[in-house]
Amino acid sequence: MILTLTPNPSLDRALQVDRLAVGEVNRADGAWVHPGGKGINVSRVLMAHGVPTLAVLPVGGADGARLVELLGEQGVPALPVPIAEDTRTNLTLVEAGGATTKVNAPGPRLTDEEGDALLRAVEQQLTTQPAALVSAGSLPRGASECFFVQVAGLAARHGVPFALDTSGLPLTRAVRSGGLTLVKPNDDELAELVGHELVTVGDVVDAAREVIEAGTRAVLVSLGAHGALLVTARHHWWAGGPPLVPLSTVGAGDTTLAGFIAGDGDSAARLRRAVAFGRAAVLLPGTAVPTPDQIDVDTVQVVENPDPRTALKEL
Ligand SMILES: Nc1ncnc2c1ncn2[C@@H]1O[C@H](COP(=O)(O)OP(=O)(O)O)[C@@H](O)[C@H]1O
Ligand SMILES: O=P(O)(O)OC[C@H]1O[C@](O)(COP(=O)(O)O)[C@@H](O)[C@@H]1O
Repeated sequence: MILTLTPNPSLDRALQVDRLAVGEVNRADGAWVHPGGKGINVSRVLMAHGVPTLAVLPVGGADGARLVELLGEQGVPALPVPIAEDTRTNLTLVEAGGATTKVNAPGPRLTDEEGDALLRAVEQQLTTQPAALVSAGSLPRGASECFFVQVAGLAARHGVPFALDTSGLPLTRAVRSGGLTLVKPNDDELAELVGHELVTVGDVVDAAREVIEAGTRAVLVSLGAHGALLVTARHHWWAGGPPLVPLSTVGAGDTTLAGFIAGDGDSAARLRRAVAFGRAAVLLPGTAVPTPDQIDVDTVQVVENPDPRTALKEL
């Protein structure tokens, strides 16, 4: 079983508009609502691929109840931890040409007691020895910037591999503290972490190795249309495929991470599967989850130790 923890889940609402006119009334042609938040998306993808999972999440108010209901409808096992304030709604506006505008709400304010209850729920599940713990997304207001450091400590105490996908200060804190099995930033998040622009493969590898030296086993760097790089202490691999026309890139990173941890294989095979999952995700609307028949691993090419001088945009 793969345990996921989403500290700041959301109801993801998507609206399709012909062309977004900022500052004017826009009328949508279509509307969708999906259960959202990065760890939850990982659980949704794992479930769709027959991998047992449990999603731990704080839940408050009517939107929180709706989120749990949607997870139930999709057959995703969830462990809701009650909180006083309302679960957030995140909004995605998709234009006919494919341009996507996202507005993510800050989320509810968690009290110290609620933050502790969330950690206790995770620790209780860790005692059942899940194959891995994945924690992902932003932190709700009130949560300590060291929240993921605490989560990593719990995973280490129970000997459970821990994968983290977050950004900003919570990512910096967790990386500096170490004890992470996998970190999944995109190239912008990794650039922010190391404090400089990343232009070439070598830039990404060097930045990922800074993370590894601080106490992380491997770094999976997603590069949007340019595929992804997997970096370990001694090796790096790139995987990508032919250009495609995305319908919605929301949730592509989460689906990529789910693909990486969804099964066995060596590093190259797991990276290849991760990129195939990400590519399948962008061909679907909103944060719809790809099914096994939509994953095309054969079109994804893997290159071991690609030339560090290659520009990312040439991949
Ligand atoms: N425009 C695109 N064309 C092809 N694949 C894409 C595109 N955008 C994303 N992907 C796929 O989805 C993965 C994750 O996308 P990315 O934007 O890097 O993640 P995040 O959502 O975390 O920012 C990429 O590694 C790639 O496989
Ligand atoms: O916690 P954050 O950083 O606000 O992100 C939450 C949002 O990210 C998503 O998980 C999508 O993630 P990505 O597009 O970054 O892969 C949405 O479901 C959700 O609205």
